[in-house]
Amino acid sequence: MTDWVKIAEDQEVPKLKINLNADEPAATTAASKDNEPDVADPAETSLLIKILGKGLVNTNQSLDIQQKNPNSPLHSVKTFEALHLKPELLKGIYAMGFNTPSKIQETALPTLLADPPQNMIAQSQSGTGKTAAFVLAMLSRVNVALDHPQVLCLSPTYELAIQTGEVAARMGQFCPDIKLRFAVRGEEVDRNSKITEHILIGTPGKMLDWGLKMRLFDMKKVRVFVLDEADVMIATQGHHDQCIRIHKMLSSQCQMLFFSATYDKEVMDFARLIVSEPTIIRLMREEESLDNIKQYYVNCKNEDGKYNAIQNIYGCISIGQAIIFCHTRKTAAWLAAKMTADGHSVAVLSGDLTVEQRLAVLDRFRSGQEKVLITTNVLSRGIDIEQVTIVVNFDLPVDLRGNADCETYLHRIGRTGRFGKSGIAINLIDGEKSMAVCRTIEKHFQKDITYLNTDNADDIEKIGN
Ligand SMILES: Nc1ncnc2c1ncn2[C@@H]1O[C@H](COP(=O)(O)OP(=O)(O)OP(=O)(O)O)[C@@H](O)[C@H]1O
Repeated sequence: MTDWVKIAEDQEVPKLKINLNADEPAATTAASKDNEPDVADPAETSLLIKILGKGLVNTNQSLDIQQKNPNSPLHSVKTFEALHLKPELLKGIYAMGFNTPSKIQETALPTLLADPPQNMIAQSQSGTGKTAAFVLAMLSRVNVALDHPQVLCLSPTYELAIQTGEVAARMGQFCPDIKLRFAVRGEEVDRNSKITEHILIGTPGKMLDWGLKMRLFDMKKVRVFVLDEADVMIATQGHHDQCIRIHKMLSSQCQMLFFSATYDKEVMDFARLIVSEPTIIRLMREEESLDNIKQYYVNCKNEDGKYNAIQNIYGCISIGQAIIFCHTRKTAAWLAAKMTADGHSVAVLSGDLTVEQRLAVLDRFRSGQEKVLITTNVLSRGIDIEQVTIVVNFDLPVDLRGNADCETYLHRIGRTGRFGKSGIAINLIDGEKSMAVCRTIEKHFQKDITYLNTDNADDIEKIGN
């Protein structure tokens, strides 16, 4: 086996900067950052997107498949029957309402279930059926005659682990002999006992405690190792180290399965280093574009000027629902208070809210109970709110150095083909710096951002047409 541990330990992953403690409730990390740029915690975003996603996302995007192992089965399956699953598992799948495999499933499952086992690194956007695919592989590999953990599945947070466990429990509902256990905070085991469950789903800290520190099971006997949300796991300092330590304990025969909605280049490079001879499957994400978006900028003196611009726009045209992006929580709260006092129904979504609170805010906004959603970069990628027609950048998106953040701009304003309705984007500018950012964005996308005079009602009315 490659000495990947050494390579991994020597390797510096540039993105190792998020310090997330999986065994702490997410909300406790978000205190008093009102004046700083509000940024999304990737694990929380994953959870939010997962819970928000209702049903399978069908995509026509192309697949990129690379195989290092010439023995890998390259064929795909169009039915679950063709996978020759245990009848109980097939029954579980149908009971969940799945009739045919999704695109990632039809491509990945033959490899996931192949004998001898094949390693895999898979990428496919949220909601395309990844969890169902690897859970099916996990359940299929269990030998119920053996009473020790055979499958480990790691998630970045407690909540994500629970979500995966729930899918496993539903899919395995007709396999009563398969035993599953959560390795997460709050779960305690007697030091002198042994873990007998077949599948362990949990966070890296607890898994290490049980497997390495307390030696409650033999890591060498694990046959399948799943890293869910692999991008978050690899790019998060604490998790990265813990995953490496777990990985180090596994046998070279253990099947390695990495799943994620996105992989940065460094993360993918790292994944390829530690997973030997992987089949790599990437379902390209549907690209967002600015094609149907009319973009404007408004010159303002300061924050009050920006507020007046918004007021003028609301005074002239009727706006269904709008999202307004601010840089900090403080600005978001200030703006929300002002708009509320002026009679608007406003919701605020920022990083100080727990995932549950964010879900509640989004649910209310989606159902039209509030007409304005004021938010920060916490709401960025992966969350489509179809009915929004106007997006206002109260503050333009910038990176830590204050340079234009074109990618975030695209995620805020852009629409995918599926939601390709037309939209309006308004950028509020206050000074040379933000004008320069605006020009950089315009140049980057080669799409005009037109001047809008919000003191002129005729000008404003034009944007509504
Ligand atoms: N073959 C299928 N047929 C119908 N529905 C499916 C199928 N596979 C998965 N689903 C459903 O589609 C939704 C998304 O699936 P899943 O959670 O597996 O996607 P995912 O790619 O893992 O998403 P995320 O990246 O958010 O974890 C779930 O509600 C799931 O029950």
